[in-house]
Amino acid sequence: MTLLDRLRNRLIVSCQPLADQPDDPMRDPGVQARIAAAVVLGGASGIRANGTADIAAVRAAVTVPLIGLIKDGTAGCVITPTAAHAERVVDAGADIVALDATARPRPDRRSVGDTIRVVHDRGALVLADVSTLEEGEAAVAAGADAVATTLSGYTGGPIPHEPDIDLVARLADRLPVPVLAEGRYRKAEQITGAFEAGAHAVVVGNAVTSPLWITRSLLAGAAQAPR
Ligand SMILES: CC(=O)N[C@H](C=O)[C@@H](O)[C@H](O)[C@H](O)COP(=O)(O)O
Repeated sequence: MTLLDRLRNRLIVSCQPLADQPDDPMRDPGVQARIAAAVVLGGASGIRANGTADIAAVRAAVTVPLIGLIKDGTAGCVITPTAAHAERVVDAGADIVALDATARPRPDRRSVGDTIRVVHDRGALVLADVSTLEEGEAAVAAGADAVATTLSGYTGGPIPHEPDIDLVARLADRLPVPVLAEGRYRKAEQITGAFEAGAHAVVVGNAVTSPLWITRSLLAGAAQAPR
């Protein structure tokens, strides 16, 4: 069974500290590795992790397929923005490199296709994080092994509350590679909706892994939140 076959109809958990919270106490490779081990016990079939230290720690803790990335910067092309970042992700132990495959310029000026070749030459697969159908089609033409809706809602304008299940459906309808649903999945019915739309796997992040995010969300939604 191939690595991507192992993820078919499965849940992947993105084990990352909150990006907008530099002092998140969960920002620790040992902590992220323990979260990864716990979610695998709970039934997750894959992990997504950010940064070489977290990727290496998670790799040592679990045997499930590992999607790795390096976030660098705060605006524009941030997720594994260059071929050099992609090489570091593979060397840290990831099976699959997630990288920004939007139409935005890459800081090393290398094309997505070039970067994908670098990853393949090092023996890993590529997950193209996109925000539109056109970007997904371009990423597959450039050699991506799978496509994820990760960046839908994050390329400008207000960030929506709901996941983009419509994009999952359109990508799954058009692309010959696995489509991963990712971004703002919080509830079981949204996960079911993504699978019904044709998702190969669904990635859930903060709703599982971040006490900080979960607490904030509960307080924001509570009618009588204590002050
Ligand atoms: C947009 C972006 O940079 N997304 C990142 C991708 O690696 C992560 O911050 C998210 O945790 C991940 O996509 C899961 O997301 P959610 O917490 O929405 O389930």
